[in-house]
Amino acid sequence: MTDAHDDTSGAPREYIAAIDQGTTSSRCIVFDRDGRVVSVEQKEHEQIFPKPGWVEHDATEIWTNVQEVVAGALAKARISKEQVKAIGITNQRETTLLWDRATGEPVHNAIVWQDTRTDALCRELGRNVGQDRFRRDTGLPLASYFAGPKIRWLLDNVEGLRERAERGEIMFGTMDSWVIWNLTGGTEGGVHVTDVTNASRTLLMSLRTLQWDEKICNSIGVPTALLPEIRSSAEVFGTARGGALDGVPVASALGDQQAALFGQTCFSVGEGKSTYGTGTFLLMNTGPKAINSYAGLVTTVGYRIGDQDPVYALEGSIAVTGALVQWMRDQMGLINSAAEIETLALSVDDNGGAYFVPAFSGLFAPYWRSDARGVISGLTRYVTKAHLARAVLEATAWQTREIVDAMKKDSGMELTTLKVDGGMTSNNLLMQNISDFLDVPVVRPMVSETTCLGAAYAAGLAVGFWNDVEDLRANWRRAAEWTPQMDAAERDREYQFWLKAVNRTMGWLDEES
Ligand SMILES: Nc1ncnc2c1ncn2[C@@H]1O[C@H](COP(=O)(O)OP(=O)(O)O)[C@@H](O)[C@H]1O
Ligand SMILES: O=P(O)(O)OC[C@H](O)CO
Repeated sequence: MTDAHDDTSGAPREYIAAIDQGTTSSRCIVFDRDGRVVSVEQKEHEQIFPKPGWVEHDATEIWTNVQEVVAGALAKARISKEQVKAIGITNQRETTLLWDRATGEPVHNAIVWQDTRTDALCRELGRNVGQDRFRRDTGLPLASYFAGPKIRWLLDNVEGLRERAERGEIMFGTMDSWVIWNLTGGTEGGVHVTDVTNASRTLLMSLRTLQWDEKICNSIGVPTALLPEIRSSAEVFGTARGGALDGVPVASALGDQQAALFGQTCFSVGEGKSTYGTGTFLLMNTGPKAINSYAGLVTTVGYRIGDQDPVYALEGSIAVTGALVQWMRDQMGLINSAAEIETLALSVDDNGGAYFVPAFSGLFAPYWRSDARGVISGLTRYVTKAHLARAVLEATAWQTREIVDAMKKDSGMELTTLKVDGGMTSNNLLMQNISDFLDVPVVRPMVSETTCLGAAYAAGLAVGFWNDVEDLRANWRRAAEWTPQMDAAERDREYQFWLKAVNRTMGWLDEES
């Protein structure tokens, strides 16, 4: 079936397949031993908005899409399943699904990470249990972003579900668990597992023991019978049963942002990356030490390879970056394509005095304010849509600056270069803005599909396809670099205006609203 043979021995070449179950789409990418993309297949799924602030996905549609993209990627690569040495999984994090153990049917749509329906529940938990307790033990602020409160909401709102859960009839999973369980046989013996990176986004796992914290589970109201076994990010969980990859070991799982950290080969303390997609997530490797954040970041597990020590990371999560460009296109109709934002912004020299803070679902790091809502500040009649386009791009760059400042406060480490990836990195003006506002060089690698690459790397390490992380480092190659060009006084002046605009978003919603 294949025409892909090793040049020297004539043996069929070997590959790793990675599945990225993301917020807007599922994709499968086949990689070769040099970490090069051999084929890609991708399929979008429906975004379901039942009420303002609510976002859901149909997990059955997602599983169908995953099977299709896997078959499609293999067909495009013109390789057989025997040539695929392992499957790696990466996924949108925090998105929460409960399904019936016996039938495999989801009991409700998955509740997506962006969904804010658990705001009130989080406030109540904060009053009853205390914010500090969650931050100290799980590394996370108590916010609707994370999975634990979403599970509680489902148990409280789907009739009879709590009783079924307590009888052990229900399974919880983030999308890694759902994909792995289905891939490995589903109701016919599928394995119910998650990895430490995904578990570290639930508000239910102790960062110290890397196991479910029973007391915290009780305080949120989540029975532990629901929960998957927590495993490392790189080990063989089981073997695919049926489908295009029947018989291939499933050998990694990482949340997508941790996978990008891995794919960008940020293996040393102080190395970090920022992924610019719907939202933006900047992670910095802090080594075997979990650093508590006092500056509004999240402490999370970066990765764990087999039984090696875990590697922790500090994360700055920004909810709305590329989503603001989508909003300018879809809701405002000011541009026809995402790429057009750059052309429009380049038609003027500056923002004309306008600052746009896209607090559409409150503000995530470093503020964690669910009462904030978006503002455009500094408007005069002078401002045109081109100035707004500038303000839209600058919003992403200033939000990155705030995260980098918080990283410095928490870790005492200075970022010397920022590695970037994700859909927005094709925007040169934005990349220049980021370099200017941070005053550090910004670099983008040749393989921009770092999320899938990270999952492939972890799976490849687990099955001995690659020997160690040094093998992987050798694959990283720079494709583009932007260096700071901005005058320091101007940077400081602009930053003060940005911070003033951020201040104006706060307190828009009160308990009543
Ligand atoms: N040239 C561009 N300039 C600015 N934003 C862009 C550009 N191209 C894509 N985007 C934004 O990037 C996002 C898509 O990036 P991607 O990495 O695929 O996101 P995700 O993985 O979150 O779905 C969209 O929100 C889109 O608006
Ligand atoms: O699927 P993405 O790329 O939008 O990533 C979503 C993040 O994992 C949310 O925490």
